[in-house]
Amino acid sequence: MERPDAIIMENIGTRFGDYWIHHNLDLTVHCGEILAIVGGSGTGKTTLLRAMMGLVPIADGKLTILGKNPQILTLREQIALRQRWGVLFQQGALFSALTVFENIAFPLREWGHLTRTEINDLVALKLQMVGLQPKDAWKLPAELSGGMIKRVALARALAMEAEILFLDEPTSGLDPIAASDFDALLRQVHADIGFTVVMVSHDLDSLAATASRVAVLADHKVLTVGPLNEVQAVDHPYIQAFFHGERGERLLNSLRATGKLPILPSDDQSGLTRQSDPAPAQP
Ligand SMILES: Nc1ncnc2c1ncn2[C@@H]1O[C@H](COP(=O)(O)OP(=O)(O)OP(=O)(O)O)[C@@H](O)[C@H]1O
Repeated sequence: MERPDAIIMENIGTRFGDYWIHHNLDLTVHCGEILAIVGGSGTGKTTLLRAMMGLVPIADGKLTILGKNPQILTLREQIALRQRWGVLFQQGALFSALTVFENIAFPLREWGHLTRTEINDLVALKLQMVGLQPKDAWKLPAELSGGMIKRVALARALAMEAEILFLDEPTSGLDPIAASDFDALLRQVHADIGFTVVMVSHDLDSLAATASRVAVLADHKVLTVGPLNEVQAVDHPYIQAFFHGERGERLLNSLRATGKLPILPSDDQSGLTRQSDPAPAQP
C-alpha cells in the first residue's frame, strides 16, 4: 500500500507581527524523499522548517504532518508527535557541557522508557552509524572537529528512530571535503533507514549529492518544486542567479556529464518544439 505523504502544507501563512513571511504557501513532502528547500536570504526557509515542526505558529492554512494536524492536537498529543522527528540545527547545537555520549543519550533519557543498558546500547549503535569511534563518546563538543560535531548532532537527531529528519544548513561551516563526507553519510543512513528528510541548504554540491527534489522559496511561497534538473530551468531571477553562477555552471556540467540533465534538441536541428519547456513561475 502506498504510504501517505509525510508533510502537506496547504495555503500556509506565517508571520512575525504584521510582517508575513509566507502567504498561500503549498508544499508536499513525500514519504522517504530528501526534499531540499532553497531560496534567497530572508525568504523564510528556516521559518518554514520551524513551522513544520510547530516551533513557529501557523497563522493561516492547514498543516498535516505524519497524518496529523498539529493545530488541533492536545499538548500531550503534540509532544508524542514531536518524538517522531529529529532535528539538526545550523551549528549542530550540542550541549557544550555534556560529552558526546550524554548528548546522544539526552533524547533517549527524556523519553523515559529505556533502561540504562538499552540507552548504552543505542548510543553505541548510533555512534557506529555516523562513523564515530567508541573512544569519541567521552569527548566534549569543544574537542571535536566541525565534521564530528555534525555527526554527533545527526546521531542525536536519529536517536529516537526518527521518521522525519529536519536539517537546517547541515554542511554550513564545513570545508568541502567534510561537507561531502557528511552528504555521503546522510545518503547512507537515509538508504539504510528510509526516513524522510527536509533540509534547508545553500550548498549546490550538497543538493546535487543528496536531494530527491528541490523546493525554491520566493515571493512568500514555493515558486517551484521538482528534481534539480527541472527546477534549474525555471525562468526566475533568483533561480537563474543561484544555478547559473560559477558554482551553478559547475554543477550543471556535472549533471550533464552524468546524464542527469536532459539535453534537448534545438528547434532548428529537430524541427520539433520542446516537450518540456520550463514550467512557468507561479504568481
Ligand atoms: N523570531 C523572529 N522574530 C521576528 N522576525 C523573525 C524571527 N525569525 C525570523 N524572522 C524574520 O523572518 C524572515 C525570514 O527569516 P528566516 O531565518 O526564515 O529566513 P532564511 O530564508 O532562512 O534566511 P537565511 O538564508 O539568511 O538563513 C527574516 O526577515 C527574519 O528577520
